[in-house]
Amino acid sequence: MSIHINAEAGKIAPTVLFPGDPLRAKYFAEKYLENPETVSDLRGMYCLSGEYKGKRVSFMGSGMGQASLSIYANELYRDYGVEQIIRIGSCGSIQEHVKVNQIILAQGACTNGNMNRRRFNNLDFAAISDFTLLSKAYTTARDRGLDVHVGNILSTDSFYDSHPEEWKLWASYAVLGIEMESAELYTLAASYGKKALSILTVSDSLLDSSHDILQDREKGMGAMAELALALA
Ligand SMILES: O=P(O)(O)O[C@H]1O[C@H](CO)[C@@H](O)[C@H]1O
Ligand SMILES: O=c1cc[nH]c(=O)[nH]1
Repeated sequence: MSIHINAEAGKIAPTVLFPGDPLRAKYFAEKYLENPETVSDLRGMYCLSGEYKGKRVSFMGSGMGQASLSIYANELYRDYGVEQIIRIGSCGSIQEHVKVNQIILAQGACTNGNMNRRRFNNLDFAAISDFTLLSKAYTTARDRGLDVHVGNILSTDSFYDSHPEEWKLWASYAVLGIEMESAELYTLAASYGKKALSILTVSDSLLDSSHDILQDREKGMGAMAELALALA
């Protein structure tokens, strides 16, 4: 057990699929895993472990924002010996060519948050994904005929931003979309010598306020989960 995870030692798989929403973790675990077992439920942040095509895999919620993800990712890498964390999240598009329900493989993650400024004494760190996971996700996605984009994203600290037009600055530097966790995940993976990748389904567009609808979200998120499972 760790401070925020009440799984017994050995109960969490080396690969963790990590959505923000703990109920999404539970839903996908029950949908895709054989013999899914709830191994942690502290604060309702479910972690379920089971088997997928003979490999042990866990699904766990990270909560929303870098501060929440950081607590769980630290404990997974450090206390549970997790080797790779694959975030399966949602994001908003900030590019015309990135459409709702398409998938972004986050090659790198910028941030407007303060955690890396503190960590690196105000210097800049380029938070990047693991190349082996990224390239395998890309080839698998292409083989499956999925609409996938690869590039930079922004991990913001504020869903309701006090600078509502600031996304245009990031967009002018080819950033594809906005979510709230990946920069911290990639930085922690680097610090522990482990692997991480964020796979994101586009749920909305900041350009035209388009949004996914429930049935399409189910399908889009399912394709993302199946892509992440292929990396396990
Ligand atoms: O769908 P998830 O994984 O929660 O990701 C996105 O959705 C939440 C905001 O609604 C933030 O956590 C953001 O990163
Ligand atoms: O953080 C997020 C997630 C989904 N959509 C957004 O616009 N922002």
